[in-house]
Amino acid sequence: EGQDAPQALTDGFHLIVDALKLNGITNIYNVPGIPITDLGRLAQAEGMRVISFRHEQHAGYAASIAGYLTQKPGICLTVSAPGFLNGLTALANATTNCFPMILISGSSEREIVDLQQGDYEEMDQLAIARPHCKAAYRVLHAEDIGIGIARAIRAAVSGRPGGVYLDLPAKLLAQTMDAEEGRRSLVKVVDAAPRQIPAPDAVDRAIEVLQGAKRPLIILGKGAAYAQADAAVRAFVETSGIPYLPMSMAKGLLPDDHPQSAGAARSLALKEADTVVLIGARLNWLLSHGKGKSWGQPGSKKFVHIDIEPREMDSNVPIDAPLVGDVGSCLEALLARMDGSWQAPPADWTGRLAERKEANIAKMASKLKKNSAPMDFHTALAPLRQIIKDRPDVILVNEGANTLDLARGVIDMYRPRHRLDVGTWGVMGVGMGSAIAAAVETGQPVLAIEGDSAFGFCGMEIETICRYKLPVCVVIFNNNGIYRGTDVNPSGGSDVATTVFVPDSRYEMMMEAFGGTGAYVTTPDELDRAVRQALDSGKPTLVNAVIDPAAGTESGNIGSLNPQSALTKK
Ligand SMILES: Cc1ncc(Cn2c(C)c(CCOP(=O)(O)OP(=O)(O)O)sc2=O)c(N)n1
Ligand SMILES: [Mg+2]
Repeated sequence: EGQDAPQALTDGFHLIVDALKLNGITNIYNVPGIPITDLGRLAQAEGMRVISFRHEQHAGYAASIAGYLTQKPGICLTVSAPGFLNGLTALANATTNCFPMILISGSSEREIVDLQQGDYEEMDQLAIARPHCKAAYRVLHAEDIGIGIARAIRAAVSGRPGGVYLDLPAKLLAQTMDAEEGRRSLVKVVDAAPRQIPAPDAVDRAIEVLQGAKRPLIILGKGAAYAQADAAVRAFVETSGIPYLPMSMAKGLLPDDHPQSAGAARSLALKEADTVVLIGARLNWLLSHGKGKSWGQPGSKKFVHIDIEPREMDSNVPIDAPLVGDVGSCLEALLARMDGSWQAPPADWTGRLAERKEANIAKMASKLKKNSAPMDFHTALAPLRQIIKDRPDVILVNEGANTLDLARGVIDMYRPRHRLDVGTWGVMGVGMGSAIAAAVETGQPVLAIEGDSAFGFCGMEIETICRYKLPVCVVIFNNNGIYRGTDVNPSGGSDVATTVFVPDSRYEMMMEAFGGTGAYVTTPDELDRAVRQALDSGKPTLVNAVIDPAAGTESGNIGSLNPQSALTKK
């Protein structure tokens, strides 16, 4: 009695978990190991959902998609050096795609790394991360954990979202401090992603350009989907009457069968529009940099560009009306000036687009109806197109070359943020991480349509899908190879060609090995039944869909990006 009560302590482990939870972050995507295994255990013990993967790259892809879907930074937690490097690819991909995520990696002690004395998994991770992400921080003292996490959150989601690296040397985790002081050191971030309101004169300039348009076109980018300003996007499209093109992950912002969608008349729309409104869409390689034959006569177009990043303006072509701010604020400002007298675009423009769209849809319909055996891409996509139409809440994940390019055009989307694919960088292997994050963050069923090569980059994560019993149905378009399955070794030697796989691989047995359902299908009807059963069951399922090995084209729609040797005739 009379003894001082033992001082209540906290430590780095607890402060990190408390700081994440204080900021409403509930999920962590990780691969355990020194020095962060106990951090993951503690997070789970404290009620966070901690999803453990088989490879950090896929934990990172999951974290980035969690960020894209929730507007809160997805958290990827890895060990030092090799684990950090595996996660770095996903961090760089998140930054390129403007997905908010934080890569938190354990690291070696500074004093040993800086003297290069050969620590376990020694690496100067902060220096290596910095060029590949939006911001990078290191925390050395327990009392700085609150600020460190707060800075990482704000850097990830404010302005143009992106990847942030947070470096936690092993000794930090076990550092103790007074519990009450520790609690006070935590920071709850206020208004992490403040609205950025466009300047009135910029709005006036944009309205003036729009009023002068005879053949206007709106292009919706995944930035418009990320913004979750869905009502404002719909209102702007429908009030203006302007036809629109959704970029791949912006599909579903308005239903793809919307009368103003010009998706099926993309080439005509891009070529002949005289005024283009970019909304959360960058004029990068996916839009041929706004130049070249697909854009008609150089200088023949005016551009209104809505983007939260001022430096994006004039990145490729001069922008006549830059509108800098968040998508919701910019569209609301434009709508406030578009009173009831707003003139819809001339009927000959919208009429020509509608005509071309109908013709292209009819052409595609005939390809979908064919009953080829073995299936080709179109005959396999036909039942999947119908399934998404019947079940618009299913989240579609898609990657491959032909498997990606053809599914993008064939499968209409009806809900925002329901199509997740390779995005800006065209990275293969994002599929399983994306599917896991979509299922974990939304609870919705997920249909992942994977090229067989793309699946090969991330296939081991189907054990993760089984372990957490996630409602994911993976359909592999198995054409026995990268692009096709028919290439031969030009030397005539015994090795197979560089782009083919074991023919007729039985991928579905992999899913059965982990307790999931496997199906091997060779016709559209079998494919339809297997996928509907999978979605009804909510059970992890892999459907191995046999596709004609000769059906694909090299690099799908982007074969022209391949350099051609003038010396070797292909
Ligand atoms: C990480 C990574 N490695 C390699 C590539 C190159 N690549 C690769 C390897 C693709 C796979 C295409 O084969 P698939 O089986 O997934 O699809 P299809 O056979 O249906 O075309 S598509 C593509 O651009 C890539 N984009 N990303
Ligand atoms: Mg393939």
